[in-house]
Amino acid sequence: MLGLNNLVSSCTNSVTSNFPSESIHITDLLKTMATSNFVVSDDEQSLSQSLGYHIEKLINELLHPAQPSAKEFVTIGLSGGSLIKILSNILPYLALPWAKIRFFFADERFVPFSSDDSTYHSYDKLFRQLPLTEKNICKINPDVENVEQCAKDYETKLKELLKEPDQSFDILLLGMGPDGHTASLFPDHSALNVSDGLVTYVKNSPKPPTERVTLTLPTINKSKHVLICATGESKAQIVKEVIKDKSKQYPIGQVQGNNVSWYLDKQAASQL
Ligand SMILES: O=C1O[C@H](COP(=O)(O)O)[C@@H](O)[C@H](O)[C@H]1O
Repeated sequence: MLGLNNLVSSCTNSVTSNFPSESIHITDLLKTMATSNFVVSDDEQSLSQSLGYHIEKLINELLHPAQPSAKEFVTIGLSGGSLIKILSNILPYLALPWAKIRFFFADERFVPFSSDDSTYHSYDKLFRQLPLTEKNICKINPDVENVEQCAKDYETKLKELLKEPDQSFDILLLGMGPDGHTASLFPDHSALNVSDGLVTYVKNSPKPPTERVTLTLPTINKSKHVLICATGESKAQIVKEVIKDKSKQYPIGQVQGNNVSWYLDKQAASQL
């Protein structure tokens, strides 16, 4: 019989390790795998490597001159939280065409860049290790009067810089909170229902800081490639509900597209 590790690898072309085979309902998993890739890693280091190599592969493919739709630059939306450490483990070691990469933020907290709550601030150490200039990074303006203006201003920047006709991101890197939120789209929050525009604002986020800007769900869902990273036991229940039970109850369960990949550590995958 084909082992589940082989099954997962052969169906998804993904690197997998120690997938918790006993508890997986294979039919459900296969249905989900028709549209998604899964990587389960033993530890943070190997997760970082798998994610980094996937990012490298996508960037090289998107920029390859032989591609009919070869691009001038690749747009990447970054999330905050635990993803920052995972990317910091790998990005400085990759020989990427940095000048051709434009980083954006999937969400950002409406706080000064000097604040420890600022996602841009939290990326600062990583950015300094990469050969980037101001041109490579599109960030919010936290000095405007209020969060509504901040969201409008960020949307204007995205409209200028996202060159695809549908103003989509090439690669979007998402995290997931233990409550199933992604970017700053929280369960049962009105921002989740915003269907027009690239960006919206959040005023009463259940997770501090309360004021944030975030990509809307339609913007997330039109990204060419979405890579979702979830680590730790606290994410296991919702990972199971979303991947195995196909729950759409949580914002992360509403992320869809042809190229959605999940990067999990074995704790986050423990209930699959
Ligand atoms: O508040 C946020 O939380 C999510 C998840 O963070 P994590 O630390 O649980 O991975 C993150 O993806 C988002 O960008 C951030 O603003």
